[in-house]
Amino acid sequence: MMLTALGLMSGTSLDGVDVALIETDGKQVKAFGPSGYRPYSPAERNLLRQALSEAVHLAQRDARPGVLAEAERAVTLAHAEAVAAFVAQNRMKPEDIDIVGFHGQTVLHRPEKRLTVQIGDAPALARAIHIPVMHDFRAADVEAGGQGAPFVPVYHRALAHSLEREGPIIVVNIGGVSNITYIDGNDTLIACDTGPGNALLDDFMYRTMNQAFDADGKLAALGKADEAWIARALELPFFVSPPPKSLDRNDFAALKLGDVLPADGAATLTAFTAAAIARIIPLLPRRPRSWIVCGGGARNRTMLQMLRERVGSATVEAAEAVGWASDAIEAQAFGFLAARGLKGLPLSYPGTTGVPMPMTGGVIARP
Ligand SMILES: Nc1ncnc2c1ncn2[C@@H]1O[C@H](COP(=O)(O)OP(=O)(O)OP(=O)(O)O)[C@@H](O)[C@H]1O
Ligand SMILES: CC(=O)N[C@H]1[C@@H]2OC[C@@H](O2)[C@@H](O)[C@@H]1O[C@H](C)C(=O)O
Repeated sequence: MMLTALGLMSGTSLDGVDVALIETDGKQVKAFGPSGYRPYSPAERNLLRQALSEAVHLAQRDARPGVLAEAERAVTLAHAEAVAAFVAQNRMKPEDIDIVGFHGQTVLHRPEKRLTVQIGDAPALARAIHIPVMHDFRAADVEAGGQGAPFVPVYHRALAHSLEREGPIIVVNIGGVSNITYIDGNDTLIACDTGPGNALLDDFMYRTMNQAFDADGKLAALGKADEAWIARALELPFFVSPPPKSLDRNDFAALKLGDVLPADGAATLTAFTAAAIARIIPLLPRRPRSWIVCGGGARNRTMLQMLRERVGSATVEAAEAVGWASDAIEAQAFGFLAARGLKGLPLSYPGTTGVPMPMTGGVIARP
């Protein structure tokens, strides 16, 4: 049965809520619908930054001490507004949508402690938008001993199915954190986080330039990357470990650049992201031939160029170039995952999160 699924994603970049509609049976994507975006205001972003720093002390996934309760209300409200605006703009009615896939906002990810925390009140959202909401996608995986991330690989596989590119194909998402999906034929699906995405660079841009990000990679293009710093950073055990593996947004926050010019700092952090992504190559069964880059980092030309320089003769294309809507992919993925969850299909696999067996997931909240 085909479902109309609306996916909602609030990623680690803390930039806003992505919304995207797809028609799917949970196995294939029959059609892409419209997408939308509801940015967080500067005040909401600050609240989320504060929530992330307070969340490091959490021991239970449903506890909301301190600022976390207020942050959760803000996240829920922003999502309700995002859906209301989307439905109105596209002249839809709530009944036109079968299921909403609501990721929430990750504030802490500690799979080794079987703990991953996404804030966002799904029952309240379902009541506000009058549509069933599937949420808590990562919990069952982490409880079963999986990494709890990444979860988009099943969707990347569905997208790559109709792509005529030489394999192995690797889909890279450069969001706040970067993650890859490695697809070789129908049987091999391997995935993991690779290291920083834009988060370190965004935090640096915010501190030194009072800007949210390095638009198009312009500042980094003017600087010189500190290759020795990058080589040292890549010696951290995370980069040497084979997949599956996953990260918390702030896992690399302790890496300090020292006193550098803004352009050199931006160049170093951009090159670090690219080098960390390419560091996955020797940890894969075969060398990828085709790289497809999605997420906000696909818009950073310097980042794409730095990745090209590190992947040998393989091709590197932005998702848009192969006809995918780069900014909507993660939101589409959570619509797809909601449809799969409804049908009891696996969301994660031993090769994607290290969970002992293929695992379905998601919890439903009805209006
Ligand atoms: N034009 C641009 N030039 C350079 N960088 C950009 C541009 N547009 C977006 N970005 C970067 O992309 C980031 C947002 O990416 P995206 O929306 O994929 O992240 P996310 O979904 O929050 O993260 P994650 O995938 O980790 O959950 C911004 O914070 C910024 O760093
Ligand atoms: C715990 C968590 O929210 N992780 C995010 C984060 O952002 C990118 C990367 O780290 C990825 O592992 C994941 O998001 C995507 C949507 C995923 O699960 O595939």
